Amino acid sequence: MWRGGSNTRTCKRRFFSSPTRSRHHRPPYICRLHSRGSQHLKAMAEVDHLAAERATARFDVEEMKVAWAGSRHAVHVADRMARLVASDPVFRKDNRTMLSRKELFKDTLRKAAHAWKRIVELRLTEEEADLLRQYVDQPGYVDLHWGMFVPAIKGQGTEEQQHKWLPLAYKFQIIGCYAQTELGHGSNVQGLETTATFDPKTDEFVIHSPTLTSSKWWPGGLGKASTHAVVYARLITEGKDYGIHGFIVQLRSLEDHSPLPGVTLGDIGGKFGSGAYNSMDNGVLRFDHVRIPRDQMLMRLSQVTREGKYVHSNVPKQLLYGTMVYVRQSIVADASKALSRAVCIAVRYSAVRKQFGSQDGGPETQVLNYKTQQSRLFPLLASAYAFRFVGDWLNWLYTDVTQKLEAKDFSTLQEAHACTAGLKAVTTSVTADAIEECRKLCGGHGYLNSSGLPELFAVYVPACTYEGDNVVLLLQVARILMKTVSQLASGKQPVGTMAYMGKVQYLMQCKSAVSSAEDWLNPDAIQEAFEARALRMAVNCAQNISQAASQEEAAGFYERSPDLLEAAVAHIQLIIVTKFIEKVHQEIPGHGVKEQLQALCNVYALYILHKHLGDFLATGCITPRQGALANEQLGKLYAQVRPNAVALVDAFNYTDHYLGSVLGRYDGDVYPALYEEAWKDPLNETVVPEGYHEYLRPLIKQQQLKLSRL
Ligand SMILES: CC/C=C\C/C=C\C/C=C\C/C=C\C=C\C(=O)SCCNC(=O)CCNC(=O)[C@H](O)C(C)(C)COP(=O)(O)OP(=O)(O)OC[C@H]1O[C@@H](n2cnc3c(N)ncnc32)[C@H](O)[C@@H]1OP(=O)(O)O
Ligand SMILES: Cc1cc2nc3c(=O)[nH]c(=O)nc-3n(C[C@H](O)[C@H](O)[C@H](O)COP(=O)(O)OP(=O)(O)OC[C@H]3O[C@@H](n4cnc5c(N)ncnc54)[C@H](O)[C@@H]3O)c2cc1C
Repeated sequence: MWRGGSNTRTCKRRFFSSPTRSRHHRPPYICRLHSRGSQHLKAMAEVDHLAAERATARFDVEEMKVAWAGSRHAVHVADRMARLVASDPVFRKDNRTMLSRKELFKDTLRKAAHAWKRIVELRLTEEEADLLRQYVDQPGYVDLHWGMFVPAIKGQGTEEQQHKWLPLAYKFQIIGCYAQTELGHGSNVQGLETTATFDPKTDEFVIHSPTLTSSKWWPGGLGKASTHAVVYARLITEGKDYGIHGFIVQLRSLEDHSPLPGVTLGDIGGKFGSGAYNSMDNGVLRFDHVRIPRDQMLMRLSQVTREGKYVHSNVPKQLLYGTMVYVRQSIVADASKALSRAVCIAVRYSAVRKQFGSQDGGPETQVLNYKTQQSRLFPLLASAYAFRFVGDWLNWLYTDVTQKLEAKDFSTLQEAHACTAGLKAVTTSVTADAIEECRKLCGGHGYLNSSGLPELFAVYVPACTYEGDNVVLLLQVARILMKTVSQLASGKQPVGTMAYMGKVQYLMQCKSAVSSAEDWLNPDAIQEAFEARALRMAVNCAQNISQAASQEEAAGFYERSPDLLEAAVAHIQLIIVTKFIEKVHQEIPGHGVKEQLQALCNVYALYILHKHLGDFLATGCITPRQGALANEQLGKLYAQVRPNAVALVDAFNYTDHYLGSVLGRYDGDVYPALYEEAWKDPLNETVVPEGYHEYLRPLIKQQQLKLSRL
């Protein structure tokens, strides 16, 4: 009804003849159309365009919300915080892509201050405050303050240091960031160049940036907001370099925010996408012999005495990387949030959008009914659930390992490193690609900022790089896999997520018993195929490395690193599948909830099998016929998911504010919203554009003159 040709033609005529006007003085036809839009919006506000979709769901959506959130309490708190944010005009975000960088940054400061005010006024708990910040949904210095600065002090500071610094950070009397990466080195932490040289005469460290490449570069919150940083630098005492250690360094005055003497700092410049991560002040920092007291070295893991003697506690030195491990596990949980947002938008819009299918003027086909749309979208829906559950498990593992470390049991450190690094890498890569796929699934409208997808992509995609480049992290997993394979011969039993490798005799020669499409619904069949594939890929790599006898092991690893990456991915996909299967085995209340999760688990596993069929066939784990049967079963599962798809994304329980997408609206009333949104663009503030008189009119007149001379 909004595609009426005659109105559009009228619009065009009057546009060309109208002088420049402000939006408040729109020509009558625009006002007419616009107010019709508003009336329409009002009239339709109570119409649920997706009601028919919701009616076909075969499960209890409220109970699925509980399964997704983890508990009834979690649903309730999240709901309250989401609504609190959505109803507060300060947290408005629909205009963000139209703000200049300066306006956007100021808006971020305003939102962060307002969020803090509400947290204090309402006496919110830590859980509530975290959720409130999540729903504000604008990257800013507070993410690094709470997400890295505070955890670094907690993890690497002594009791005394925590006692001194944490209360200041908790009350925002200081604002902190995490300054590790440098212009010349990010992935290679041991290659950092900043120095912290102990001066026994004054009992101070001298922090210095000896080269341009030693400039700190990237830390979020550093550019404009932070007063302090945990700075990673090479500790030098008694003339010896003891490698990288953390130091608390004040950067700016607490009176007027000016940089302290010897400190040069600023923002590193605009980043990918409009709005997006540009709300964050990623910064550059240089030190010119800046002095800090000795007790500002984070001394939980190692100390420097008053005399300058270096003392390392009897703990693994990798504990220095603890903050990164903590953040990597939280990034996995975040991947499911970002992915579920994109999928929610694409599923709802695909149910609203209709194309083709009618030869006689009857209703067209919902694009969600196209099998190709389903085969692109439903695996992403399943992945969102898979990442959610593996994220919960990883959080449990992290907590468990932390408790063991407290008790000086370091046996699970390697497991924590492999799982956090590998899961961070796989879930962020998949999520970034999936957001882009969701944009394409929404056709042309997905490319509009108002779809929410371009900004979501731009904000999310650096997750493949920060907290460890994904390739670098997967190579860490591969190294641990190779170590585990090499220990198998000596009879050492692998543990945790590597335990399956202990079944090496069986897994190296087993043949899948699948003989029908339905056989692929058996979790044991899936588990065995995934275990055999992962183990055989790892063993093949290990054999190839050792067969290159003329080479050092490190050189063999380097040569084989592309294959090693694939072996690491196979191992991590096995973990995700295993944790999903385990989740579905648990008691899950609610009508139909378990059945839906079972279907999604099978979709996830069989989709991965189909996508990586080459691996499964090349390692001889399954036959081509069994691969074809898996694909046949996948098609049947998509048909099972189809009537539940909208309800499955409703279970994420996202408000329209948090989704930030006209295409993903809960009520599905997409077209009036798209239409309305277009008029808000600053380019529509005047009907005749700025620049018309300088550039367009002379051009047109010149051409007219030329034509008239012919
Ligand atoms: C903001 C937070 C809030 C919420 C999160 C949500 C969203 C995030 C939002 C925004 C992002 C904002 C901030 C981003 C911040 C950053 O990016 S901070 C900088 C992050 N930098 C990196 O991740 C660097 C990556 N590099 C490394 O980690 C290391 O250099 C390395 C690649 C692991 C190599 O280490 P190393 O040089 O020491 O050498 P190796 O020989 O490879 O390893 C030696 C042994 O140590 C073991 N190891 C390595 N790492 C760990 C670890 N983390 N834990 C335990 N063990 C580890 C490794 O396995 C070797 O063991 P061995 O073989 O037995 O000897
Ligand atoms: C948005 C954003 C926020 C950030 N926030 C912070 C922060 O708050 N604090 C902070 O300290 N840092 C921060 N960083 C920095 C971030 O941690 C690093 O950029 C990241 O660790 C990657 O390091 P790099 O930039 O040195 O990449 P490089 O290592 O230079 O990567 C370049 C390429 O080389 C490849 N490569 C590198 N090493 C190897 C290898 N051994 N084998 C094979 N391939 C390799 C990589 O795969 C990649 O393709 C942030 C970065 C971004 C983008």
